[in-house]
Amino acid sequence: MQIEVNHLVKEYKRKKDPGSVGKALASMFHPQYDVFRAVDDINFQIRKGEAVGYVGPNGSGKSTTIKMLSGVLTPTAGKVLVNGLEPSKNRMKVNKHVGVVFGNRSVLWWDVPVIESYRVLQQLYEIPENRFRQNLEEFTELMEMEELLGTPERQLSLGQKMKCNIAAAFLHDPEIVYLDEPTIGLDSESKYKIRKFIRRMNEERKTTFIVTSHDFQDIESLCRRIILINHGKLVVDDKIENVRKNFDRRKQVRLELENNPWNQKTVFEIPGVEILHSQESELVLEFDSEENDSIRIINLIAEKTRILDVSINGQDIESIIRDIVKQDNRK
Ligand SMILES: Nc1ncnc2c1ncn2[C@@H]1O[C@H](COP(=O)(O)OP(=O)(O)OP(=O)(O)O)[C@@H](O)[C@H]1O
Repeated sequence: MQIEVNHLVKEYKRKKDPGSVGKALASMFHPQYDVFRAVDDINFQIRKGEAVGYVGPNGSGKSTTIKMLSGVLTPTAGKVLVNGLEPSKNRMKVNKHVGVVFGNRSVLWWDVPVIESYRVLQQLYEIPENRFRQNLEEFTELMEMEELLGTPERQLSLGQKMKCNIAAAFLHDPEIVYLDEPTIGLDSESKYKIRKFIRRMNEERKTTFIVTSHDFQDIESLCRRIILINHGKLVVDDKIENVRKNFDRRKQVRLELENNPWNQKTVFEIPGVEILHSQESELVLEFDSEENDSIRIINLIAEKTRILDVSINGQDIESIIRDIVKQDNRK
């Protein structure tokens, strides 16, 4: 196994809210702390060449986990092994084979041409000249960034900056790359190019990826497996297709009607069937496929008006994940 995470725990010490002004003054001299468990007994293993989506709501513990995988943070308990080594104790050794891309942070120097930043990385990672040139040539062609190399970062658009940062993360032939929101704020053309590049690195070079993103198109187009965490605990670890198969319960029926008796209405006659959208001739309903069935719903509508068109859709992965989190929060 390339990455092994066993009973991983990370606790942060946080200053307690003093509650009143008087207590705030006292707490300046004698601050009170409590312990917050951001990652709570997580286990998973990742094989070389896998691409895994590490997802969860804000504050669920994703970045904390990635920081422990890259050795920035030391676990409170449990163990992380990357290529058989503990990252917090062997940071340099482990990170020689790791690349990191943060959607909201750059590794490039603000004021110097991109190629100069790349040269610094070449020295830092001791990349042989030949290999450096081969990689640079391949990446510039794949992401169409020839004219960007001579430009300082401050003159690049968000999409161009991201392309240059992604190329930077791959120059030293990393075996593992952590991608944190790799397409945040980008236009669809840049997103497409970046996703294509990442897929190619995964397929051809067998680079292992852990992708944290709130954009489920990133996750779906890059990853085959998903790990979902909520409140620091692992909730799902499975192939995306299995998650879809096992949890896709909510269905949507979209109808075009000759006239719509539910126009402007918010309640449908069958309990558990929600009106998502209702206007003039268009009606969109949502229901749980284990509690209701579409034939019963369509028959009821056909008794009241003529149906001109109908389509039935399952959930997308984003809304499936949202439902799993909601269900987990109720526990
Ligand atoms: N240095 C710290 N000290 C105290 N608490 C922290 C610290 N860093 C993170 N936390 C808390 O730990 C929890 C998990 O944070 P983390 O950044 O890992 O979440 P995340 O899943 O990456 O969130 P997001 O999707 O918003 O980036 C949050 O409640 C956060 O407030």
